[in-house]
Amino acid sequence: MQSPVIAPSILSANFARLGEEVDAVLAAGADWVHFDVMDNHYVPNLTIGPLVCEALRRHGVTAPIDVHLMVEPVDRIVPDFARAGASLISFHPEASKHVHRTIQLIKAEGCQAGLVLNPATPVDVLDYVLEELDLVLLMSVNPGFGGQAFIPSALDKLRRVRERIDATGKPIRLEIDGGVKPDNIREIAAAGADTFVAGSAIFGKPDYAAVVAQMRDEIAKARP
Ligand SMILES: O=C(CO)[C@@H](O)[C@H](O)COP(=O)(O)O
Repeated sequence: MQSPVIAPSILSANFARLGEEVDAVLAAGADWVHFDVMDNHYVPNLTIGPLVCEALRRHGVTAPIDVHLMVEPVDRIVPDFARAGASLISFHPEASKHVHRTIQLIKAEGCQAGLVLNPATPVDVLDYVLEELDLVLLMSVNPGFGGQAFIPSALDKLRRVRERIDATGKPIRLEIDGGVKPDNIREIAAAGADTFVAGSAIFGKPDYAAVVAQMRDEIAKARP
């Protein structure tokens, strides 16, 4: 399994001070910036797009920006995010008519590619494309909002996807997103996640460094 990555979701940051918030959470020990893009069509909420991604790069953010597209259609926005400085781009199979083609497009644009499984999406959607991916993102809430409770069936799904990833022998990351907190992250890590998105658990506390450190300690306990 790969080294753990903590990717705070800026959905829960203070958007009036986004650059400072991102600087603060990276200085607090986070590894990536998780960037949630919602279109009020694929999901019932509206957030941020390539302009904000580019603004973070111009602000000086050098950490990987992990773009989670909750948009439909997917393909026409991919080149915009690549130009804006996205490092990884993940999308939902339900939102693309041609999943394999979208993966190839993301890679051709110079980014790493991820596929996102909603809580009710079967793992079989990974058949025929898993080896093309850099990352699988399992949603442990229904997409659209921060601050929801972790759906426990995600643990079994993590174990099943971890087995499939290990069988490929490739360094494909397994990311979990939704309701991840210091008090459940150990169990989530033990089930096979190596990349952890957390929004409200980090930005909802005054001391980001303390939460990130607590999360790292819990992950380490799951990986003796
Ligand atoms: O993509 C999403 C929601 O659609 C997530 O990234 C949430 O933003 C995570 O928030 P918390 O559950 O950690 O508060």
